[in-house]
Amino acid sequence: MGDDQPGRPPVIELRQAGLRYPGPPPFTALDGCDLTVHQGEFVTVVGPSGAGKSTFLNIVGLLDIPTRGSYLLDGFDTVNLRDRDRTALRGQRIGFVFQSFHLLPHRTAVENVALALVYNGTPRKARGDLARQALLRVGLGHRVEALPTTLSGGERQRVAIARALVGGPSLLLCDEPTGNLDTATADTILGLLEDLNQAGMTVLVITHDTAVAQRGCRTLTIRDGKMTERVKE
Ligand SMILES: Nc1ncnc2c1ncn2[C@@H]1O[C@H](COP(=O)(O)OP(=O)(O)OP(=O)(O)O)[C@@H](O)[C@H]1O
Repeated sequence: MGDDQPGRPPVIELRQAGLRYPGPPPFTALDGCDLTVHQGEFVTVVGPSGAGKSTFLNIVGLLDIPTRGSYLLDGFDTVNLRDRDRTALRGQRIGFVFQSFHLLPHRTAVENVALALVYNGTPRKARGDLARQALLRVGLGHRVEALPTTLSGGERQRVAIARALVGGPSLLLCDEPTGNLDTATADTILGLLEDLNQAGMTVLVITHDTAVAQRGCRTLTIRDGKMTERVKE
């Protein structure tokens, strides 16, 4: 799926990737997944509960290793990496956005974002400025010193998106990014993800919400561990 974009380098390349949990009893949660996502694509992934979406996210996010097949991220073969190299690749190249924000409540917005730079070797002095720039990019330049408890749900998710972006990832991996937001706020967050995508970011959104899924340029469906794609007209 998705090999028709010459010129743009692939970010995600899954070849017959699968994951079988050992059990007991053993269970195949993802089976024979073939997928190429190129730089600058906006891809959504849907599927019913238990279909294998989290399993897929964990593999693409380098949180889990496929038990069969291969996974190249930015051309790097990830399956045979040592744990610490996989962790480093994840930190450098993937920005995660979750449904429930995962912000530290006693740290300001700028501190929450700057924390993402602690483990990737960014010098301490540079972290604050980079974090402010990331907050500016998501429209929160006026709330950099705010504590998460004083921010709305949409603003908290903007902080989380700034935190995901600040390290300059090649992939923004979003797990139900609007699941905790009302419809209007969800719409603005999706608009922000679209703006970032327009500016070149590769975005992958996992959702159970078909309205959210329609915002993607490509929508993949996972059902019973199998991935399919319906090509848009
Ligand atoms: N550690 C595990 N061992 C065995 N089976 C597992 C394990 N983790 C998940 N599964 C099973 O794999 C299947 C896919 O799970 P997964 O969490 O990927 O689904 P999902 O699509 O993310 O569901 P939801 O939308 O409810 O979060 C499910 O049937 C689940 O019960």
